[in-house]
Amino acid sequence: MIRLSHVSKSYGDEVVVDDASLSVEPGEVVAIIGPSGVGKTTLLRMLALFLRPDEGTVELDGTSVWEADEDTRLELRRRVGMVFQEASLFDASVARNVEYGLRIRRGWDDRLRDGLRSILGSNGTPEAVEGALDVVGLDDKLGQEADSLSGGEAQRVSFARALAYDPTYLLLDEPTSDLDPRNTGLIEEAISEARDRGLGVVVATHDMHQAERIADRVGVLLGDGFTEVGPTETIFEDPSDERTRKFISGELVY
Ligand SMILES: Nc1ncnc2c1ncn2[C@@H]1O[C@H](COP(=O)(O)OP(=O)(O)OP(=O)(O)O)[C@@H](O)[C@H]1O
Repeated sequence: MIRLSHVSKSYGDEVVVDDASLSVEPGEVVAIIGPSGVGKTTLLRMLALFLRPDEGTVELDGTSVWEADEDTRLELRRRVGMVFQEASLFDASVARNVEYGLRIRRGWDDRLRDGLRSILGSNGTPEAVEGALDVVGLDDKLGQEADSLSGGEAQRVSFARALAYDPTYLLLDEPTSDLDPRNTGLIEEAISEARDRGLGVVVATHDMHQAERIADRVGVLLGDGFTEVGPTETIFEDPSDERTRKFISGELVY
């Protein structure tokens, strides 16, 4: 489990996150919803162990991350994959971009360099790469150059690269904000597939309908903290916080 307990973060005088608590377990999808600029990315960066909170604690699988030594923290960070809002692919084929997910995993770089036949599929691409591309529906684009992909396809390749890395936890920052309904649907299916494979997935999104479709639990981020974190059905049908209710019903517009 990744657990943020009572975390706060300010940039200069601006308090972005104040006393927020959230956890994610393997095998569940948690959505963080809230308007633009409210601190969703900041929270994801804390969950990814990139950003140290000013106050509060971050635990990963029982270890208090910022009290651990640097080597332990690096080891823990390997369990977390992140897909950023903008797909940033290299000037190379789709397969090479996804293979990078394997290369940054300990041990895989050597295995790839040695060209171990056991990890290669029939066309010479590692099976883990083919498998990850299959999840996002792009297994037929292995050899295509990344710069010739549509925006939606590029975002799906970024997702596949994170899956190939084989993390325990996967964090997605607005994964479909610029995508059409078809690509959005494919990413949402890939999120469900990741959960079914046992990953703990956190999705930051300003699209509350998306949260309702894909999440098991939802954290509503308004102002500088969560107004409410709970099961998706409770948040959408019977929220206990008045601000949550107004946000969900559209009365509270930011
Ligand atoms: N490194 C930084 N230095 C200074 N201010 C920052 C930094 N990172 C974020 N902020 C500020 O913190 C606030 C929250 O930003 P954040 O990116 O976490 O929000 P968000 O909810 O993810 O927004 P969006 O949905 O638009 O990406 C913003 O006002 C932003 O300008």
